[in-house]
Parts: sequence; structure tokens; C-alpha cells
Amino acid sequence: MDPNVTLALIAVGLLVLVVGAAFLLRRSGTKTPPSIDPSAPEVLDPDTEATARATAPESELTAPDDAEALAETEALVATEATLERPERAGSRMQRLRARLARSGALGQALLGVLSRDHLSEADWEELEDTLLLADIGLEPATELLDTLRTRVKVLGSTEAGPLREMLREELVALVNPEMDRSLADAPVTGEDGVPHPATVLVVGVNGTGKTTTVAKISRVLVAEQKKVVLGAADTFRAAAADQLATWGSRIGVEVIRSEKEGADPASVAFDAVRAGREQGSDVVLVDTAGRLQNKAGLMDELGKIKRVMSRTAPVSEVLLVLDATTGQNGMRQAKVFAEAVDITGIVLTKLDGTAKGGIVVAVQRELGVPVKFVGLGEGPDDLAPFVPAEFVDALLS
Ligand SMILES: Nc1nc2c(ncn2[C@@H]2O[C@H](COP(=O)(O)OP(=O)(O)OP(=O)(O)O)[C@@H](O)[C@H]2O)c(=O)[nH]1
Repeated sequence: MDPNVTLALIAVGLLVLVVGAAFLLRRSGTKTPPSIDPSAPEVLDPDTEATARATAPESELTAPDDAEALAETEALVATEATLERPERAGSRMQRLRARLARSGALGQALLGVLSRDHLSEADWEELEDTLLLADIGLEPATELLDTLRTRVKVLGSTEAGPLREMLREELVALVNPEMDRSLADAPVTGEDGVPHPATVLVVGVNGTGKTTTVAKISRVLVAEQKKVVLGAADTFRAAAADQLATWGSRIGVEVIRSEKEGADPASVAFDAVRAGREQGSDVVLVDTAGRLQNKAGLMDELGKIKRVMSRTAPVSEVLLVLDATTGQNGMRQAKVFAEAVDITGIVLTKLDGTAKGGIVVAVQRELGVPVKFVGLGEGPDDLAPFVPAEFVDALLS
């Protein structure tokens, strides 16, 4: 064969092979990576997007405004959830009754002597000693014994039941159930015609439990759905304001205080009343220091506090806090306070730690004002409104 013809046939064969290979390659679907347009919107596969959302931090998914609102709502819910709900006043005396158990010794001692046959003078003296030891005071003790002498004769019985009933009646009468023991906590109208919260000034010697009592009363009021503001006018002891602030934060009650130690207590009391007015509160309670050693100084300080609190409406209540365990010494202090400022009610604290429940009678007689609350422990709700019959029942239990 002609060599030229052979070369031509080989060239055609090669051409056919190249064209065939190219055709096969196209058919096999080999893809070129797509070009990326950075301006084109990214389209996410729905599944991929869901996974991304689930794993991303919430802050990356929420617009800044929404995030703030969410945080605020969460904080509010958290605060409300952590706020304590104080116990209602009505159920407290029942719960705390056992704390007066040591006072119960008084009732048992009296009944023990009264149930003896033919009471001698020595028996009556024993009764008098028992009453005096319980701090009931000489005058009320003598009155009670005189009445009992007559009634024991008339009764003519040594049976425990009738004797107990008779003693109960006389003790309740001695505690005086007629006195108004309600806290003056109703809002009033100010002299300028503007609604004004009830204002309560709390006074007493340091250590008697004033600060704790202010906090405990605020819990009684919060349990009654009242809006309360506290004034930390015990500027003598910085820790007292801190203590009150802590108590307040537990129940969502605002505490007005001065950051300056030794600040003018009257100015703190004034600010507290103003805050209560501006916020439409029901009650403003003001804690004081009561550290002054002489009557003139005490009168000056408490007088000034009371005056500034009375600028737009008279002070509704002045409560004297008295430690029941301090006996005659406490009574002397009470008189000094009563001379310095007009007391309208008494809070008798630490009755849980004493057998001297008789002080209720003595202090009411001495000051002529009612015991309105009794402190029966260190717990936040261990303060109960004073109810004479319940108190006497606890003495006789
Ligand atoms: N057992 C008992 N302790 C009480 C009662 N009331 C108050 N206390 C305790 O008495 C102590 C003194 O209470 P505070 O409230 O700090 O006394 P205060 O009168 O404010 O004292 P100053 O701030 O120093 O003037 C605290 O340990 C209270 O827990 C009560 O009814 N029973």
C-alpha cells in the first residue's frame, strides 16, 4: 500500500478516537464547580438553618431592642419569683403560742396555789410573789389578788375547771381587752389635700429589736397587700440601714436611707415620707436610733423627726419597742421615751425568751397605751398582733 495512504488512514483513525473520547467525557456528567457571586443572597437548606438556630447563642438571634426587653422581663419574673410571701397576721398567734410556753408556767403556778383547800395568808403571799416575779407590777397584782379573794370564796370550789375559768376572766380583764390595738395604717389626706400615707415612727432603746420590728411590721402590712416604704433613720449605726435594706429587698419594699453615716435622721425620715407620698404608698415606717443617754437630747432628736414627718399630715402612730426580758430597767427606759415623745402603742419583743409575760400588764398601766404587737422569736414572721384572750389562754395552757 502506498505509504501516503497508510498515514492518511492513521490520521483519520486518531481523529475519530479524539472526537469519540470528547463525546464520552461530556456524557459522563463531570461538573465544573459553580462560580460564587458574593452579592447573591445565601439560600440555606431548611434543615441546616434549624440546626444553626438551635446551636447559636440567643443574643445572636434577637434584635438588640428585643434582647433588652427579654432581659428585663426575665429579671422581673425572677424577682417576683424570689420575693418572699409573708405570713398573714391572723394565723400567727396560733403558730407562736407554744413560744409563750415559759409564760405558761405563770398560769400553772397560780392555779396550783388556788386549788389548795382553805387558802391561808401564806398561800396568798405565794400568789403575790408569783405575780411579782412575772413582772406584773405591784398595783395590778394587788388588785387581782383582792378580786380573787372575793371570787374564790363565792365560788367555794377547788376544782381545776371553774378555778381556771375564773382566773382566765380576771387575767383578761387585767390585760384590758377594751383598748384599741389596731395599727393606724390607713392612708390619710395631707393638709394640701393630696393623698398621704399613714406614717409610723418606731422608737426605743438600742438592742430592744427596733430594726427587726420595723421589718417585721412591714411584712405584716405586705401580707395585707399594702404598699410600704421604710425609712432607715437609725443613722447612728450604718449596719442598721443595711439590715433594713436586706429585709426590704426580701419582700420588695423600698428602703430610704442616707449613704452618709451619722447623717441627720430627721432628713432621712422626711425623705421617706416624701417617697411614700410620691409613690402613693399606704404606710411609711421609720426606724430610729434611740441611743441618746439623756432625756433632753432624746426629746430634741425624736421631736425633730416627728416634726418633719408631720409637715404634710400628722404622724399616725408612734410605737415604742420594749424588750420584755429587761424587767424594771426596761420600764424605766419606757418612761423616758414616753416623756420625750407621745407614744401611741407598744411592741413587746422577746416574749419567747422569758417567763415574765406579766410585763404586758405593767407597761400598759404605766404608759396608758396598748401593747399592739408581741415579738415571739427571731424569724421574719415571728411577730403577732397582741390579742388579750389568746395571750391569757397561752399563759394558762
Ligand atoms: N428571741 C427574740 N429575739 C428578737 C426578737 N426581736 C428582736 N430580736 C433580736 O434582737 C436583736 C436586736 O435586734 P435589732 O432589731 O437589731 O435591735 P435594735 O433595737 O434595732 O438595735 P439598734 O439598731 O442597735 O438600735 C436581734 O438579734 C434580733 O433578732 C424577739 O421577739 N425574740
